Amino acid sequence: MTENNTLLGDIPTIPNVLSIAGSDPSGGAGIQADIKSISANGGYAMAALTALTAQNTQGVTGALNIAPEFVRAQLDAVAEDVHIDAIKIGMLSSADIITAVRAFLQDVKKNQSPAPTIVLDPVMVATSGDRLLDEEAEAAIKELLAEADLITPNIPELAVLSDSGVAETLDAARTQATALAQQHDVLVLLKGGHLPANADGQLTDELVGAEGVIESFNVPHIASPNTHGTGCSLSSALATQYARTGDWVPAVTAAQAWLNQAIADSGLLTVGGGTEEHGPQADPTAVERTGHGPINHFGQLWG
Ligand SMILES: Nc1ncnc2c1ncn2[C@@H]1O[C@H](COP(=O)(O)OP(=O)(O)O)[C@@H](O)[C@H]1O
Ligand SMILES: Cc1ncc(COP(=O)(O)O)c(N)n1
Repeated sequence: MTENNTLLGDIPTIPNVLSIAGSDPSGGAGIQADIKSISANGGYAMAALTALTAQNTQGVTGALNIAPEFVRAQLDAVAEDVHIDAIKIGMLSSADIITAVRAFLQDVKKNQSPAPTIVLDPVMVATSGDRLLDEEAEAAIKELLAEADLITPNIPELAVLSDSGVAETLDAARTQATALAQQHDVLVLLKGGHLPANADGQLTDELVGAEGVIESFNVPHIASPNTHGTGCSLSSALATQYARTGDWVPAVTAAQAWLNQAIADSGLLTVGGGTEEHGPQADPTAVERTGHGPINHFGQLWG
């Protein structure tokens, strides 16, 4: 390691970060996004698959669950050989997979010291609107919340987890998040991406504990359709940044700043909406990209 790497600063140890999530073959969400996000934020990325999806920037056309015993086999193979500093959990498509992951988390917390930090993104619906887990799994995921250190629900997920209506204001979302934090003894990063921007054009995410708001984070709202995988990418960045700093407030600040720039840089990518001629001679504006395109995880590296 060089003394002061220009991209990542002075890192004494590269944290080992494991994503437990589904695959998005188009590379914008799921484990593909997680691996890019962990790498861009300065971690060594590992990934255990829970499901394969068939999806692209337009939507999800299929899903195939991995057998729960094989999810566990992947996790054991990693944990028996590697000290895991942080775990990010994404798509858990069936109740049986959730049960397998829960048992693994309980074991790894006992067997590794210090225990890995666990960030749970309770993924339920893709940005395209397609559901990513069945109803039985929706109930099971509530039982997993207590295993996490931090959960990162968006506004609709917050409503499902709280068994109440979708919050229309930040105040209402904050009340739901505080109740969840109390009930499950977990920190909540309430993501405000589904609420309208405030008068200054900013979105607000809030770190909430059992006593209420710990810190508010304002980020500039970017008028871009390229938000496929923002939730996956943010939770992976958070797990990695926490493993680097050991403190949630700087971890959220760093993860948010990186994500905001990655959305801002997304226009440099030409992914989705058509398979037109592509290459140095092609016109990148030739196609109207109608779906939700990916963010540019490495925009800050590529300059
Ligand atoms: N258009 C946008 N401009 C800037 N930040 C955004 C935008 N959309 C989402 N974000 C940020 O991306 C993260 C995930 O957003 P959100 O849409 O709430 O969750 P999810 O992707 O799980 O649906 C949040 O931190 C949110 O502030
Ligand atoms: C395999 C998989 N996992 C998660 C998401 C959610 O993506 P988002 O980050 O846009 O909410 C997705 N579309 N596909």
